[in-house]
This record gives sequence, C-alpha cells and structure tokens, in this order.
Amino acid sequence: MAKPISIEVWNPSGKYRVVSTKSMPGTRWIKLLTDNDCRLEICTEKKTILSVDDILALIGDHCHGVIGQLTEDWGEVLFSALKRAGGTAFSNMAVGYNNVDVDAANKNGIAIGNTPGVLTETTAELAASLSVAAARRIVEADQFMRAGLYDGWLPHLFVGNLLKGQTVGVIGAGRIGSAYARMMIEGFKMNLIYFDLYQSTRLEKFVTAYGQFLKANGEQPVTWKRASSMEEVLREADVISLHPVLDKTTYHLINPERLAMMKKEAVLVNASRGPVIDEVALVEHLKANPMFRVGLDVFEDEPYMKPGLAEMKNAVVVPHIASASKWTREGMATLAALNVLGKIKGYPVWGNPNAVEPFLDEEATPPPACPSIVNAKQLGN
Ligand SMILES: NC(=O)c1ccc[n+]([C@@H]2O[C@H](COP(=O)([O-])OP(=O)(O)OC[C@H]3O[C@@H](n4cnc5c(N)ncnc54)[C@H](O)[C@@H]3O)[C@@H](O)[C@H]2O)c1
Ligand SMILES: O=C(O)[C@H](O)CO
Repeated sequence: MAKPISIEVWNPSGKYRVVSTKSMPGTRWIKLLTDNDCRLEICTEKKTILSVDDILALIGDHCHGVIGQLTEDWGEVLFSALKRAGGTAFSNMAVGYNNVDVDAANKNGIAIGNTPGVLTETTAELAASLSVAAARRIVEADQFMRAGLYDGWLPHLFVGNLLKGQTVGVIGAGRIGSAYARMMIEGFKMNLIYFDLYQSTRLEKFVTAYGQFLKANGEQPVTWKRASSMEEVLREADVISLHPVLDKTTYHLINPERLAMMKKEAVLVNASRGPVIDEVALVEHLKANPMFRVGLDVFEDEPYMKPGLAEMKNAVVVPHIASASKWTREGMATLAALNVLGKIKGYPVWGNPNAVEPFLDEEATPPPACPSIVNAKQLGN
C-alpha cells in the first residue's frame, strides 16, 4: 500500500476537491479557491520533488483539479488517474510546460494551464543580472574578497568585458527574450542580433526608436538585426542569452560545434531550460577557454550539475531562481489556481495569455475566465 502523504486542508466542506502538490507563495490563491467552494489540499511532504506515486496518492479517487510543479512528470499515468478521479484540470505553476505530456492530457480531456506574462520581467532581470555578473566577474571577485585575498588595487585585477557598444544576441525572442533584449539595449546601449522562428516586430521597432533617440542626443545609435540562422547569432554576438521553449528543436541547441563558433571571450546565459545546452560539452569548453564565461539559472539534470561545472571560475550558477520575486511568485500561484478554478467552473479561456494583468489586480475580482490554457484548441474550448 502506498505511504500516506501529508497534507494541509482548507475549507473541508468545499464541493470541488483541488490539490496543490506544493505550498505556494501568498494567500490570495488560497482565498480564491476556498471562496469558490473548493476544498483545497496542499501537500506538506518535506521532499522537494514528488514522485508519480506520491502524486497518484494525492489525486486519490476523487479530485477535480491539480496545481503542480515543473519538477513533476505529468504524463499518461497521472492524467488517466486524474480523469478516473473525475478531474478535468491541471495547471503548472510555471510558464514552461516541458514536464507535461500534452498529448496524454488531450487524450484524457484534461486542460493544461500555465502562467505566462507575470514572470516575464522578473526572469529577464535575472538573465540580465547573470549577463553582468559573468561579464564583470562579480562572483569570482566576491569570493576573492571574502577569502581575504585583496591586498590593493591592481591594473589587471578581475578585468572583464565592457557591454556598451557590444552586441547582445538573443535566441528565442518571445516574451522573456524580448524583455531581456530591451534591458540590455536600453541599460547598456548594446546592439541587437536575434534569432526566432517568428519576426519580433515590436522589438525591432523599439530598437529603431531608441537608436533614433540616442542619435538625436548626439550618442552612437543602437542597431538591430534579425539573423537568418542561430549560427549567425553565435558568431556575431558578444553576449548571448537563450530564451526559447524546450522542445525537440531546442534540445542541445548549444552543442560542441556551436560552442566552437562563439567568440573566445563571449558570455553565454541560460535562463530557459537546462537541456537547451549540452552541459558536458559546456564544461569542456569552459576548461579550454578561460575567458569564455557563462551565467546559468538552469541545468541539464536539475538539481545536479554535470561533473566539473561547480569548479569552473568562469561560470556563475544559481538554482533556477529567475522568476523568484515575491510579486511574481504570488502572481504565478494566482494564475495557476485560476486556471484550475476556471476549468472546474466551466469558464471560457482568456483571449490573450500575454495580457493577464486583470487576474493579478488584488483589489478586483478576477475575470470569470481561465488565464492561460495551452491545449484549449485541442480540447475545443
Ligand atoms: N529559469 C526560469 O525560472 C524560467 C522562468 C520563466 C520561463 N522560463 C523558460 O523560458 C521559456 C520562454 O518563456 P516565454 O514566456 O518567453 O515564452 P514565449 O513563448 O513567449 O517565447 C519563446 C520563444 O521561443 C521561440 N522558439 C521556439 N522554438 C525555437 C527555436 N527552435 N529556435 C528559436 N526560437 C524558438 C518561440 O518562437 C518564442 O518566440 C519558457 O518556456 C520556460 O521554459 C524559465
Ligand atoms: O517556466 C517557468 O515558469 C520557470 O522555469 C519557473 O518560473
């Protein structure tokens, strides 16, 4: 028999049983569910990553919807169990949903929610921070200082890369990639080269207008270029940040051949998903090219790093915290809860997942809609 899972129960007499596999920041999401006749059960198990068996035990034989996490493996086993339990709704508390088998969800008639928009700027800010930290060797210098090694100013001490006037390369210029590009262009006056499957007209217009503004003020204007291949970005950019979705087309997008194309002193940043980079190849490249630097928020085999990465001074590594601001994490919890609640209540899907602000206004009742359901079309919603 499966080991019982510890839970905390809110509104025990609620009509709809909703399970959250983790405690999430804020209380608004809890209030929204309990005010709408949901009995909410929050898993309080100590272990960080729940197994499929743990989640099966949480779903049980009567469950209307689940809020889950990107660390969980949501496939046929869990979706068929949720369907048998009478469920129709699942939401990741994340915008990325590469941990979800959408075909299996479609087969079982389960709506899949995600949390776009609320984390765009927060994630872009962390990517920008990693870019600066890697370019200016901030973590290395901090460790040096704390180790008591600083014995006076020296001309060669921690010399890094100037960003102004250099080229920033963005691969995947969607919501986060475009926000990151704007920060680097406006903040550091960098030129842009980007690669995406689609043209980012808004981003291009922004760079053109900002370039004109700089020129009118007697400064060097910034420029933009839409690359016809990813390789063009890798060859030309001084700082490259990865922001695509993770799918078959982006798995190991950065491999040994492509690493070799990059400038010897380039900075590579990844705040998308770990498997976008072949991390073993990256460690070899970092060893062979000490002036090449990386800033990583995500890793191929989270929570682990590939052997050797932790020892590399030319790598800045943080534990998948790109969306970790209080406002964003509370907003993600709200959107995830409203996705599940909306589906249970039979609400329509919100028309624009890029404009979810009305759901985040704490003073107002949220619109009667599901903020973002990725398989709405497939389910005929
Ligand atoms: N590190 C974190 O904490 C964190 C936080 C938020 C999002 N993310 C990741 O960032 C991703 C992007 O989020 P978003 O909100 O910007 O999504 P988005 O859909 O707005 O942007 C993704 C972009 O990638 C592009 N793309 C897809 N395949 C591509 C390919 N083969 N080559 C080049 N571009 C390609 C798409 O056209 C799109 O413009 C998420 O899917 C998630 O995995 C990570
Ligand atoms: O996809 C996401 O949303 C992140 O990885 C966590 O914020």
